[in-house]
Amino acid sequence: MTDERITYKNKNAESESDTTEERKTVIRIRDVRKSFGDNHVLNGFHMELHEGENLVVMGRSGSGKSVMIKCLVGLMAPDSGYIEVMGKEIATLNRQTLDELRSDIGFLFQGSALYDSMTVRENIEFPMRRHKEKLGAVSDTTTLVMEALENVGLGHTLDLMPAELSGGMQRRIALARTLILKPKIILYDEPTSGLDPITAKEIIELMRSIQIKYNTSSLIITHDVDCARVISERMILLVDGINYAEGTYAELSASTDPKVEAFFKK
Ligand SMILES: Nc1ncnc2c1ncn2[C@@H]1O[C@H](COP(=O)(O)OP(=O)(O)OP(=O)(O)O)[C@@H](O)[C@H]1O
Repeated sequence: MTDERITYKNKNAESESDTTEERKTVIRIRDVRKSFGDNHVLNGFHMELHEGENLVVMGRSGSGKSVMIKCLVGLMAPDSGYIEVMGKEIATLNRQTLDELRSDIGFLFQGSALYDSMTVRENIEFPMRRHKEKLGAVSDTTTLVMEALENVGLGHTLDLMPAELSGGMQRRIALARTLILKPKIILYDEPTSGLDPITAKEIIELMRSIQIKYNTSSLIITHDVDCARVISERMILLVDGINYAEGTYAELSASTDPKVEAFFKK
């Protein structure tokens, strides 16, 4: 089978060396394959995320984006291929090491997933309990919680319940909860889904300012072309289980390849 991947800029998509990139590679996925019976979801997917980078992965519904993320964080084992996060090969890690590694990865999933019965403060404190080793003994969590809340512009919501907040505010709180562990990598799964265009734009701006402030590396899974345009430094289009096309928004949106064009048609 011929390899029909389209790569702009870095022609050597499968380069083994970091020297071709100025920035350190924090996630490396090589030739990952995953099938469910006859459903071949990932067919040799490659991806690299570099330190401080905003990488957007776009794919149609059911193209395997969630499967890829699950393999990346060790929630699902690929059939074959290699996955490394911050220098550690996921397949070789025991539960404890995997847990430690996950504390350096922030997740912002679809729908925010705040605990309805907990206040904003309790929601944000929640991951601190789980990752005590990382944060050390914290006698007063208020300063840390307030710092995280102020970073998302919601310092006044400390004692409110999620039901008292708008969808956009809930998404911000979820981001504050992610930031409290000072993650090195943030995985965003559809960060703007279900939000009106103005709120979506605010969330995108917030993601950008957080990326600059914390120098996090961000992997953003989205269908939202506007989100990709504003936030991505580089994009990967996941088609037929492979990284079908790779490049900047400007490069990909100017492509005349029919499968690439399909992503940018309004
Ligand atoms: N645990 C599983 N068992 C069987 N099939 C699965 C499993 N998880 C995912 N799949 C299948 O893998 C394919 C890709 O699913 P995935 O959830 O990764 O898509 P997606 O790109 O994230 O879609 P969406 O954008 O709609 O969230 C689908 O056909 C799905 O049915």
